[in-house]
Amino acid sequence: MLGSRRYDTQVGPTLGYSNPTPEPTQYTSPANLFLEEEVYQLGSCPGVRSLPPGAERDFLTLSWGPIVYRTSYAPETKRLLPVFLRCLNDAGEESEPNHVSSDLSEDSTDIKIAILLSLFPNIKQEELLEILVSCEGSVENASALLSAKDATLCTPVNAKRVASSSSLGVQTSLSSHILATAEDGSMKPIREVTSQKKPLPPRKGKTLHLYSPEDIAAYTPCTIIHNFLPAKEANALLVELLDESKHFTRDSFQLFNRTVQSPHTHAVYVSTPEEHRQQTSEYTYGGTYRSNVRQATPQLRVVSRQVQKVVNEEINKRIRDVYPDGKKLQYQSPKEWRPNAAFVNCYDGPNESVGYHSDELTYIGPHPVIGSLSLGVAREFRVRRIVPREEEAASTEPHDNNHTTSLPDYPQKRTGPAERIEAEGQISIHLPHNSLLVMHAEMQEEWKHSISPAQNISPHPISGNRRINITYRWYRDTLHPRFTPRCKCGEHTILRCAQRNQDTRGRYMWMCYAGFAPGKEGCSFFQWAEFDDDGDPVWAKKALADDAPALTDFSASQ
Ligand SMILES: O=C(O)CCC(=O)C(=O)O
Ligand SMILES: [Fe+2]
Repeated sequence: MLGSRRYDTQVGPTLGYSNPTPEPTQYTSPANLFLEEEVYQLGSCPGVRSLPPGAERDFLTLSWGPIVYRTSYAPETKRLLPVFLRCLNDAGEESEPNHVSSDLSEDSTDIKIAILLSLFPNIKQEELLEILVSCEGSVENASALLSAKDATLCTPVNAKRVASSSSLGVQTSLSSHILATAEDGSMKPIREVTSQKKPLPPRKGKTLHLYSPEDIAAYTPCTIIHNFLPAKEANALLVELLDESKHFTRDSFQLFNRTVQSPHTHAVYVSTPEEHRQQTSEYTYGGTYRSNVRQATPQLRVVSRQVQKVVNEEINKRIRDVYPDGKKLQYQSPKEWRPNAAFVNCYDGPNESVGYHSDELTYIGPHPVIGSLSLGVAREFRVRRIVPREEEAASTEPHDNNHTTSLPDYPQKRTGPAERIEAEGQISIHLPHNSLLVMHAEMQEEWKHSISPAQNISPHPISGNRRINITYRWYRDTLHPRFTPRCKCGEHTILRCAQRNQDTRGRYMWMCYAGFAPGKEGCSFFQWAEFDDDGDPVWAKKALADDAPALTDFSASQ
């Protein structure tokens, strides 16, 4: 990928180190793994050279056109180096060398932030972003503002405050010190001004790479929490699940006359033996009962409590800050989110993946929230918004594995995924070890997500080439399979949301799905699904009142 790119050092972006050697070097100790990724990438990027083993990475040069920044190799810069490299890669992909712009205002935000971070390593990334936005994206102006002698934030008192607060892990907001012009012409703190500005959407046909929690929350229906668990706990969970992954299996599904296997392995985890029984004999997925259901491990249970707490906090923030009038979405549950099932996926090596899909709503209901924890090798989580179109072949859409619903990638459609990415653009969210991604309530109905095959990966010290992903889900009592409609063949139906047809978009339907399970024929059963405002099927509340609760959440079962 990087290796095929040519950069013109006169006009394009370059990056280099002191004391370079042409040969990439293999590092083996865990402490150096991050370097290994960089060395690997640097080594395959023409014009950019890597360091010999043991050499001091004490300064770094970032250059773009006539601007050259030489800076100390701060941890923040180091963290952003892959971002910078990726941006170089994208820049190379998008422009002929002579068309590479030397105008910084046209560069990606990530490059600009990487440059600002290299210049101001003590200032937090989100602060830099705010300042950058207030300067209309001009790195020069942002940099001038930040370093101006008379700027309030750079007085010795404030500089000291920044340094000491960041060493404590609590950053004093610089943006409260800087004024910017608001839309009404008045001067207001930057934070207030920038929070009114809408981010730019991904460009057509391009992949927008996002790394910072602020960008991810602004551009997608997801929030991310990096370093979610204490490091030891994350590692213990990873070790436990790697051991479990010996029992993982691939799902099979039927695509026309072919039986296809999912390109990764997985298992489902539940709390109690009774739930195990139900999951293997009552709940169906893609027309079959699951065989790979397992009892939640001790670490999975402990972590589920932490996930539950943080996911609920993130849901409340999202409602307060993003949703219209500060109210939950229609059909979103107003109750506390309590995970009672965990799907654990293992991606062994760079080629394992999951295609674009929305998660099946059958048991988690409309507008569900999902907490997704990533462990081991970092991979790219790609998302794209579903754009409505005139023709919808809703009743004939296939499945890509037994717990997810692949909606768009269907041969009968006029456009395939590549054309849609071309038309709509996609966003790539970088998911490092120990990051929790919350997929919010609008995600499954309005967006699709995937784990794309990787060109290269950086081995993780514990898992090698493997990535483990846990999606914690809340199966709703009112959607227990004993309540949901059966189709004409007597099979359980699945719940889908119409996504592309302008007229029916957002409406829910129960459909037969047996045709997508190997060896089964489906029927044409179809019924619109009706929910109350809280996302419970209109008929289920009464049924549930006469019945025992269905599933136990992880925290209650300990
Ligand atoms: O591995 C991931 O991060 C996503 C997995 C996923 O989409 C799923 O399990 O439905
Ligand atoms: Fe999914």
